[in-house]
Amino acid sequence: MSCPEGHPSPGLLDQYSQGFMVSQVLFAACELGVFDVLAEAPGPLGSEAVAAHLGTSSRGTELLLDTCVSLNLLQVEMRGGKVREPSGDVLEAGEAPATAAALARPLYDNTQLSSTYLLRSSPSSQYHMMLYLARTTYLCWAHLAQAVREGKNQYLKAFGVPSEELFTAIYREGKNQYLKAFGVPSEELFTAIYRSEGERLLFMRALQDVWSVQGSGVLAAFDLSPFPLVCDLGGCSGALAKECVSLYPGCRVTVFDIPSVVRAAKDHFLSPEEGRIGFHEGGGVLVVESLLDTDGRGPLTTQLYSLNMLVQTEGRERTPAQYRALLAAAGFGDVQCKRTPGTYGAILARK
Ligand SMILES: C[S@@+](CC[C@H](N)C(=O)[O-])C[C@H]1O[C@@H](n2cnc3c(N)ncnc32)[C@H](O)[C@@H]1O
Repeated sequence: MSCPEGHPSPGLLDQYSQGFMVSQVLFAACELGVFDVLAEAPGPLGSEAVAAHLGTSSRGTELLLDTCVSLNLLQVEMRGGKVREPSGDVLEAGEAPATAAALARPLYDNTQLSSTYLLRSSPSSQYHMMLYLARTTYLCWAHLAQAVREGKNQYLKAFGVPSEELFTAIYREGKNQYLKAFGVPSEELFTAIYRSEGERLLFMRALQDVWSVQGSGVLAAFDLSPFPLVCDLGGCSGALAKECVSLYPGCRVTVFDIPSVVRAAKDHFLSPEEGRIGFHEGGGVLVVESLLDTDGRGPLTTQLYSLNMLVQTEGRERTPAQYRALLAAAGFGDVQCKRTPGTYGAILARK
């Protein structure tokens, strides 16, 4: 693009505005299985052979493969055995460019980058993260301007009518105002993220991919060997837990997460032989406190405790309604309060 004299080049804007195309090339190549097909073949493949393996169009496949070459996701070997690394030349010795192009029969293969990170079978694979970004994150980003306007996530807009489960959550007592706002309330975020078993597993696999590459760096940042028992709150598939026990042989890890995630983690992510990682399912909290009367005017003991909290801490005693409000703000939709004959009451809150 030419620009008037004295104006900055708009090249950077082209790069920014077309950045989504690069992401989509990467996502499409992963999703179609380009890198896996090439890895499983005995040698580099022509685009027709790749298209035949994938069941894709010849023209689309050729364009995709060539773009992957420019992105360093693939390398191409021309007939005669010369390898063109992404930005290099591809000429036979002594040949004029036109002749070389006419003779060229490109054979494609993975680069070190794609072999390391994009094959499903690689120990450092980021394949599931690519799928997650392609299928979920990308669709939410299509509504970024609206998210900024509303200050809300865009799950409903990105994925249309919410699932039965999501409706149940939104309609639950005291939550109707969120439906009016037409967004998934932040405290129901994980209901939206885990809106189907497939989505739950994809999310878990995506995070597993991240920690398989970055986990040891984080866990080695501090020497955790003095801690024989580590609890990973919201520990998901146990990906960080695995890195932790492999780095610190004397350490055990308990992963705390919601029951459906713990079930999926046990079924799909950890071998039963891994004795040093345990799971704890949760999503509920029992608050034991001295409860004020509904109007806050008694009992006297509780008022005195409240004053004691004032002079000794920064806390206070509360009425059941005040606890409900606190717990609702922390995402607990189901809150039950019971007074007991003694000084203390019990509040059971579940997500
Ligand atoms: C953003 S994910 C991070 C997972 C993991 N720590 C990682 O980095 O890979 C947040 C985790 O918190 C869990 N979580 C959300 N709400 C929870 C709740 N109420 N009780 C327990 N875990 C919860 C989710 O299931 C999820 O595994």
